[in-house]
Amino acid sequence: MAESEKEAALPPKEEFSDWYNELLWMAEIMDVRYPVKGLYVWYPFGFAIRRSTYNIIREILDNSGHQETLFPLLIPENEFMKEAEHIKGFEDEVYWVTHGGKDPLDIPLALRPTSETAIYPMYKMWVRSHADFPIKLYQIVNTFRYETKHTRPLIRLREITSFKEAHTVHATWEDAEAQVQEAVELYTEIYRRLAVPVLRSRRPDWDKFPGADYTDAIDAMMPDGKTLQIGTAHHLGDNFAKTFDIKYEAPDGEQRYAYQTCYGISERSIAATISIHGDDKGLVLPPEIAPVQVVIIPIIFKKGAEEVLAACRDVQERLKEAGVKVEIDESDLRPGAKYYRWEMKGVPLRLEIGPRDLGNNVAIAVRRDTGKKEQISLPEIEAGVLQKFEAIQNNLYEKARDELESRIFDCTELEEVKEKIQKGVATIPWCGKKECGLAMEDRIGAGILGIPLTPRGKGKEKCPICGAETETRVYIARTY
Ligand SMILES: Nc1ncnc2c1ncn2[C@@H]1O[C@H](COS(=O)(=O)NC(=O)[C@@H](N)CS)[C@@H](O)[C@H]1O
Ligand SMILES: [Zn+2]
Repeated sequence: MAESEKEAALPPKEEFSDWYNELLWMAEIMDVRYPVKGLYVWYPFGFAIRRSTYNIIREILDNSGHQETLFPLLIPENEFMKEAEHIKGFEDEVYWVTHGGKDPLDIPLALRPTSETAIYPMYKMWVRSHADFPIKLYQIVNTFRYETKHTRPLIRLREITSFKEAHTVHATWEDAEAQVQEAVELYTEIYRRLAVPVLRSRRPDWDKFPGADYTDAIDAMMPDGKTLQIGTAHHLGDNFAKTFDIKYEAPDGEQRYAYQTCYGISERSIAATISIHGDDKGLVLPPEIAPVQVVIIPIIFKKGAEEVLAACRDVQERLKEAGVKVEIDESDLRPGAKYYRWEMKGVPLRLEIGPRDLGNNVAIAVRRDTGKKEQISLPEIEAGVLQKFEAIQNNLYEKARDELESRIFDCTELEEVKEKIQKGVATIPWCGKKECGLAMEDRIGAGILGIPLTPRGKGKEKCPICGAETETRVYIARTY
């Protein structure tokens, strides 16, 4: 992509929607010009961010007893149509393959919108005894959903290109409940590594996953005050086990239906990371997922050019040795134009090395998150750079966490909720009855996001609709 093509300037971040769309292009994350609505193309730079993000997801899942696998994309109609709730929830979203070449297929095949109905007929064949449990498998695949709402790259796709779905099987309802809790903790840890603080809540019953007993959700606060659902964990009870006849021999010799969970993350993880940390100059990437972690800018004058370049190359070699992804920008652009380009790409650390710095045996380190310039002595460049990465990671998380906390408003009146959700998420008492919840949503014009998993009740309060006493407060928010 030639620099000249990028004449357009990046809008300020407070024009979030335009900023987001321009940034995906200017930082070379995604090309949105693919000729099918809701399908987009990864640029290599964006794909490198996806790789490192999903390496973190794999590491955390693999280190907690999960195994990665791969199931087919196409699901025969008769299997897909088995679970009534699941069908109701997905029948408007499923793409169907009806022909092989010119031959009409005798059984239409669904493109998986999610893989319960691909996996569970196989689980039925695999599960025999309680000794088989827990089964904890996941796959990272593309899934297809005929989304009718406004599609957006990384946020609402028709082809979800990076759909990590885990599907687990257990002996009891309680074991599955514990697994949902583990999934929520693992997701919180994944997002901690992306320096993204999260809201964790139980979705209201009318908003749970089709076929689930309940859904726990992980939401991010986006810069425009709307929340983005960036992960969900579902307790499936024995609903699918009964539908797909997944039974096991219990220790007492009885045949019992199994209990299941499933939990998913998509490329919304990257949308949240880009949106929360970015600024008016472009991406600000947590070091662990930055495709380029350090860019070295040689400050060249006529005199001493060779020494400066030699020193830059030596620093590059040493940083590579230390496992750092590092580039030298030897292009003939002015330093200012170089800074612009690498700041747009969110490179966490810039090292400037000129003749004077060489004389002082230092490099000037410029942090992308704070813009602060600090000297690092050349003999300690590896340790100095890795230390800066840690400081950047912590600063990004703390800044985002403070921002999130500042956007949670405990309200007492519904009118106040309407006002506060323009800026973030509101909490309000709720008696838990569905009719009160739906009445609240009507009055406010926004949905109940969920009941916080860490209670935010303030003792005995009154439901704003029916006046019943309650100790529960719920999150209310505008959502993507
Ligand atoms: N159209 C979409 N585009 C991008 N991400 C999506 C889309 N639909 C859902 N997601 C993400 O995928 C996650 C899992 O999707 S889900 O429907 O909630 N859950 C499932 O499909 C379950 N089978 C768990 S894997 C959601 O939490 C959301 O973050
Ligand atoms: Zn009520």
